[in-house]
Amino acid sequence: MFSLENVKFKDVLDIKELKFPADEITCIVGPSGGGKTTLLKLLNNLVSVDEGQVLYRGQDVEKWDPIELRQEVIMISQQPVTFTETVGQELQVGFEMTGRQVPKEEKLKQMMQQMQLDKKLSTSVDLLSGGEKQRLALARSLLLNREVLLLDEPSSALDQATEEKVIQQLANYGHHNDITLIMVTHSLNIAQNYGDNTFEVKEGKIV
Ligand SMILES: Nc1ncnc2c1ncn2[C@@H]1O[C@H](COP(=O)(O)OP(=O)(O)OP(=O)(O)O)[C@@H](O)[C@H]1O
Repeated sequence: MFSLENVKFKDVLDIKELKFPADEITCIVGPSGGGKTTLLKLLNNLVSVDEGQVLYRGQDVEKWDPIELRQEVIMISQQPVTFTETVGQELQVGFEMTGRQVPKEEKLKQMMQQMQLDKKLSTSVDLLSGGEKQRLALARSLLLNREVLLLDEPSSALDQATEEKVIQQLANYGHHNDITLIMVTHSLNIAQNYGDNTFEVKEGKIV
């Protein structure tokens, strides 16, 4: 799905060769400051390489139309932003922006349940905790059924039991819907249990 060739980015990343297979879960682990987030940003061209190439489906990400690229590849940051006032609006906003038909309320509620988010559609997003906002962002992205999700520590604000349930549901959903999931995680357990592939980024290199 993605491949990196001789990539250099400032003194942050130096990667000779790396491939992310389609429709699989790839976990990225490694110490703080090693370059994990920067690597995700390179994949959807939020930052550009100084040298080398990042290819998505065989074409340099810099040559993709940015809108088309982001229609296929979504990144969820560690502290996801919200765009609207209520949980329900938040789950619908991506459909409205792209002119797609909004799913029925039942589907929205089912996805919230899968992501362990026990809130009403009318709940104000300002009242959500950091962990609840993470789960809302996951639900919002999964509903949109994109090809690729880039997840930067999607469960960093969750307790261990909730984290396990959320990642399990996420992995099931990804596998059933042929979504390529690329996930930075602090948890070696999660990487071992759910990653089809795992690699470590340390001091800007794949080790
Ligand atoms: N645009 C940039 N220019 C220069 N340095 C940068 C840039 N972006 C990030 N860095 C630096 O690159 C290093 C790696 O940052 P990055 O956020 O990728 O690490 P990380 O592995 O995701 O860390 P954490 O686990 O703490 O989130 C940091 O030292 C950061 O300050």
